[in-house]
Amino acid sequence: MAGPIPTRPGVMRPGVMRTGLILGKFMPPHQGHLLCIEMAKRLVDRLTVLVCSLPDEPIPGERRFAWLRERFPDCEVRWLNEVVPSEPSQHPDFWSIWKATIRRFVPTGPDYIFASDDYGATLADLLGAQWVPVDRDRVLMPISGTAIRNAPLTHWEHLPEFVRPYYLRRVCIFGPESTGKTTLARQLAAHYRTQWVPEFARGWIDANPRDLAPDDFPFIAQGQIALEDALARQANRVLFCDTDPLTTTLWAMEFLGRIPDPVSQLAAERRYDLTLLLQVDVPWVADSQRFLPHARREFFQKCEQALQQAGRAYVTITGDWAERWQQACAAIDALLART
Ligand SMILES: NC(=O)c1ccc[n+]([C@@H]2O[C@H](COP(=O)([O-])OP(=O)(O)OC[C@H]3O[C@@H](n4cnc5c(N)ncnc54)[C@H](O)[C@@H]3O)[C@@H](O)[C@H]2O)c1
Repeated sequence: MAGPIPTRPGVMRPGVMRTGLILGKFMPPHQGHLLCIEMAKRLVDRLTVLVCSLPDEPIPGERRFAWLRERFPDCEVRWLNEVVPSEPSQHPDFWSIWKATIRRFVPTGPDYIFASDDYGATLADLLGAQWVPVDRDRVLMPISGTAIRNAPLTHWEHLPEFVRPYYLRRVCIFGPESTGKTTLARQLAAHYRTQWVPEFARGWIDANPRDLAPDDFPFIAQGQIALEDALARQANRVLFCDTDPLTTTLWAMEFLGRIPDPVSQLAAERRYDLTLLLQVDVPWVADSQRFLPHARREFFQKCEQALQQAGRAYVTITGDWAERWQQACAAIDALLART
C-alpha cells in the first residue's frame, strides 16, 4: 500500500498550522520591513517578529519594539535587547549563539524564516526551517534604515505613518493675540502641503461659555498636545502649530496669576524645532476670545522672555503680511534643508 505523499519542508499542508519568524533591527521600521511582515503574515498562521536592539544604537530599542507592537497587534512581537554579535565575522560561535538566542523566543519551529538578506538561508538551516526570500534586490521598496537615518525628510514616502512623528519638524507659531498666527499657520500648511494644528482652547472655550477655572489650564495644554500628536501622523515633513503649552503658561499667569504644575511640566517637556515669534506691528482685530488689546506689547515681551528662558530656537517675524510671509518661509526652508 502506498504511504502518504512525501512533502518537502517548504510545502504547505492543509490543516497544519504554519509558523514564521522575521528578525530585524527596524531602525526605524520602513516600507521594506512592512512589506516583509505583511507578506509573511499572509503566509503563516502565527508570525513572530523579533526586534533586535543593542545599547547605544541611534534609535532606542524600546521605541522600535513599541512601534511594531502597535502596528502589528496580530503578530507575536518580541524584543531581543541584549548584546549579541551582529555579523558572523564578529564571533567564532556566531551561529550557535544566534540559534540559542532565538530558541528562547521561539522554542519550536518556525516553519519559515522571512528575510530579504541571504543570512536567512543559514538561519533557516540552523532552525530546521525554510527560508522565504522577500525582496533580495530591494526593487519593490528601495530603502534602508541607514538612508532614512541619514536624511529622513528625503525618504518621507518610505516612512510608515507611525514613525513619521519621530522625524517630523515641528514649527510653533507664537505671540500675542491678533498678530496673524492662525492665518500664517494655515497658509504655511497649504504652501508646504502639510497639516496645521489649530488652537484647542478656542473650541473648548466656545463649548464651555463660563469663566476659566484653574483646572481648565492643564486640560487645555493636554488637549493641545493630543491634537498636535494626532495630526503629527498625517503631516508631511513639517507641522505648523498655532500655539503650544508654553503659551498656556503665559495665559495661566494672566488669568490665575500662577501656573498650575502640570502645565509647567508639559511646557518644559514639549520640543519644537523652530518657533516663529510674531511681532505686534499689525492692527488689532477684536473678537470674543481676545482679551488684551492694550497690553499686546507687554505680552510680546513676556512671550520673548518665556522663549529665552526655555532655551527655544526662535525667529521674530515682523512687518506687513508680505514681509512676514517671506521671513517665515525663509526660516522654514532653512529648517527643512538641515538633515
Ligand atoms: N548578518 C547576519 O549574518 C545575521 C545573522 C543572524 C542574525 N543577524 C541579526 O539579525 C538582526 C536583524 O538584522 P537586519 O540587518 O536584517 O535588520 P533590518 O532591520 O535591516 O531588516 C529586517 C528584515 O527586513 C529585510 N529588509 C530590509 N530592508 C528591506 C527592503 N527595503 N525591502 C525588503 N526587505 C527589507 C531584511 O532583509 C530583514 O529580513 C540583527 O540583530 C543582526 O545582527 C544577522
